[in-house]
Amino acid sequence: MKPVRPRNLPKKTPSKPKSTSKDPVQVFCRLRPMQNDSDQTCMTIISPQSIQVSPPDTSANYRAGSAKDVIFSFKKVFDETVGQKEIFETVGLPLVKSLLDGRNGLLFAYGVTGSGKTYTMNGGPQDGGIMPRCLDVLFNSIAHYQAKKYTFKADRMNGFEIQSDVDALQERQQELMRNLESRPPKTPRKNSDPELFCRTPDTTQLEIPCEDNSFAVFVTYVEIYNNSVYDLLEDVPDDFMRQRQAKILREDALKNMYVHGVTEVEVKSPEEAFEAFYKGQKKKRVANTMLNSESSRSHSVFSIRLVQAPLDYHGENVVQEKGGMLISQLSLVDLAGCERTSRTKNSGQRLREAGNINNSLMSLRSCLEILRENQLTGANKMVPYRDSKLTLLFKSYLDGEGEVSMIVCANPSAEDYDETLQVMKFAEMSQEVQIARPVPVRLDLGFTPGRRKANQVFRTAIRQLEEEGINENIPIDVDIVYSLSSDFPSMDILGPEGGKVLTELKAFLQERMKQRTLLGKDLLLRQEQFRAHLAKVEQENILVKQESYTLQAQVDEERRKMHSFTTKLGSVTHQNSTLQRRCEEQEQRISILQQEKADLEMALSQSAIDRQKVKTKYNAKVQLEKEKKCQELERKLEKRSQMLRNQVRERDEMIRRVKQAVKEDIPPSTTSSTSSIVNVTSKSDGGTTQSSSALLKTPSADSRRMGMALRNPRHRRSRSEEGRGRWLDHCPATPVPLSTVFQPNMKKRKSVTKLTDVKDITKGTERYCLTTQEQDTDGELETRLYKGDVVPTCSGGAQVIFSDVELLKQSSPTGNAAGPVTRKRSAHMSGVDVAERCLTAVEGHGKRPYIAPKP
Ligand SMILES: Nc1ncnc2c1ncn2[C@@H]1O[C@H](COP(=O)(O)OP(=O)(O)OP(=O)(O)O)[C@@H](O)[C@H]1O
Repeated sequence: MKPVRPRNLPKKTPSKPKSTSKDPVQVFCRLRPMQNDSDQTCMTIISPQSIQVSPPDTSANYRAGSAKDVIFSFKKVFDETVGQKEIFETVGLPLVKSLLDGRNGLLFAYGVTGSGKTYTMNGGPQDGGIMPRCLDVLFNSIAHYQAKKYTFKADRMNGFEIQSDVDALQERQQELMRNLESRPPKTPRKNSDPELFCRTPDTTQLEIPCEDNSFAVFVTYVEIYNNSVYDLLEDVPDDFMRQRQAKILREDALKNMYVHGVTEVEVKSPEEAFEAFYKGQKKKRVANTMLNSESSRSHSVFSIRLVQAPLDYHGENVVQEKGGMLISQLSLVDLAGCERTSRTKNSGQRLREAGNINNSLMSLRSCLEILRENQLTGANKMVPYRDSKLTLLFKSYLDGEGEVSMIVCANPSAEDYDETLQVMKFAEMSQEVQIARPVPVRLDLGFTPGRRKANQVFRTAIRQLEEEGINENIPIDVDIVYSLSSDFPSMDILGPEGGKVLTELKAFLQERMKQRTLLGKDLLLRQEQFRAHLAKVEQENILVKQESYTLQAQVDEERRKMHSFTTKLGSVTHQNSTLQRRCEEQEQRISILQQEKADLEMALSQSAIDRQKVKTKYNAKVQLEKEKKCQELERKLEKRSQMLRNQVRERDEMIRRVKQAVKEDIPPSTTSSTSSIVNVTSKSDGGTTQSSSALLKTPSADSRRMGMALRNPRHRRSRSEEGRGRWLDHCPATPVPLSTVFQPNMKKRKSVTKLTDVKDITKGTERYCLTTQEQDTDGELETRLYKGDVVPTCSGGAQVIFSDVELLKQSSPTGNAAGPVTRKRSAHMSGVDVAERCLTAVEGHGKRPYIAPKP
């Protein structure tokens, strides 16, 4: 029986079904290690999804006074210790899976110059970046399912044609010939890169979605330099490199943008793909700048296109129908780094390049911003894709459908802060742009699944039979067997036994009719079952859809909550770390203060010891000095007393001689006349003592002549001439007449002998004079005038502040002591008597004032 042919394939390329679901642009952030350990950092990872950027004091923001910490959230943040493999598994692997599933993907590395974009995309030989790992995983996965080379051929309009086996074989042979002619066998190719031979491949393998498809991989490599697109795989002799023709961008039938006329190389292994990549890499424009020794001066786009087409019903050859093809593309973009010319100090061509780089990046930013605005607000603003070649090339991803990811590379150094902040803002904003999720078109050609394996098993069996010497033409039939019965019997009626043929035919037909009825019933039954199943599935589908909507809403809600929690967590973690930092600072201060306190205490005890030492030393010195001074004073005292004794002796001698002379010269009647030695001492407030003495010889004749002068007020001593204020003259009851100039001048006065009434002193009295007369040690008369001001007291009394004392000493020229009267009077004129006399006047109440005893 002949196998059932599949139904006819569509002739035209099917129009893609429009996707309704959308996914946001996936943004990842990677920090590169700092160049020097001493460099100041401006970034802190605060959670696996968020990073905090803090302004250093050198930044423009800080100078403008608008500096503040900013937290950015991304799908994932990788710190500087994360290796290339982990980055690939998170960022690149999902894109390779999508590629195998027939979905387009775009990954671009974005960041400031020198932040590690090229490193992340390409990596080094031992530690490959995203691009080589994508190729490794892709080829690991399709290893057993690759179509023969040249089965698919680029049609230069972003599509592919399927060549017949013969054509493909011819091309392969031509290539072989070319290779044989152009180079001796077993030598490395001209463009081979030595790094290729020592690289460590990624061994990850993904499950492919359809084993009955055949795959072919094509790569292109272009750069966008100064807003022109150049093909890096184009065969141009080195001498003509400068005259390379810029390529134009076009839109294909499916509205995908492509580089018209770009060289698309079919590769059968990762190594072949790297050959092509390194060939292009050598042509890529890089330059040495202040910030990166190998700075990309262009945006480079390395695209991997995967073409898959179903195998025919034998599971052997690719179906020769264009409509069965599924083409998916992964574009890996290493953007040139944004840079500030003030930092790179570029000039001339480098400056022009930098300007173009920044312009194209600005266009990318504007496109994403407008897309986002359109999506959020429902506005219909025109997205300026045509402003730059970069955005025009990505138009099919951004405007159409695909899986778009971005890896933001950042150098945490504080020097990059201003640029990094802008990059981070843009990257965070990009996450809000939604891209339609692609729906791959898989045509159901009606072939039996698993035919590739069946074919392989069949071929193996044939080979084994051949090896065993059995050489039979065994047809392969892997279609569904659903026939009425075996083949018709022979219906040739060759003779009279034709009846037998008819009987056989009849039996066959009856059998066939029976089978048909059975099959009809079976069909009906199956139809019923299928309908019931369909209805059930439909119901389930509706339920599942409803559940899915509910779950989706819940997921959205949870996501929103999670986002707000993450943000809160970020800020709380930040606050926590700030507080911890403050705590540490305070603890440090405390320990410093404690240290200072201990130092001060030590210094204090040391100074106390020193002081004690000095004190002991000076005490000893003072003691010594004191003893010296005492001895000296004793010596002086001794000398002085000796001198005074001599003076007293001389005076006594003089008095004795005066007495003797008086006895000899003056008759006894005249001896009663007095000769007074008046010694007046006046003590002022300041305590200084002024004294004057005079020896007044008063012979009776002279005395008579000059006696009046003694009482003449004009000759009073000036110290006693104090006429101001009203005086209270407190004199003894029976004073010894003085008859000398020692007469105080008290114009307004009230004389009392005893103070009995307080009013005497409190009423109108301003000054007070106390007169005392007593005998001195030699028995001579001594008169004292104590003078002072009367000051009222708060209790209504008065106090006397003594300010002056006048002393009159009188001595008898005859050497006789004062008479018995004087002596007697003097006996009760002691200091105590004076105090008692003054008691009432001084305070006006019974409290005794303190009067120092007389020395
Ligand atoms: N994660 C990393 N680990 C180790 N080295 C890194 C890392 N990232 C970057 N580098 C090193 O930093 C230097 C600059 O990196 P790279 O050339 O990738 O920067 P770039 O962003 O591509 O710069 P430009 O935009 O100027 O091209 C390179 O020497 C690279 O090896």
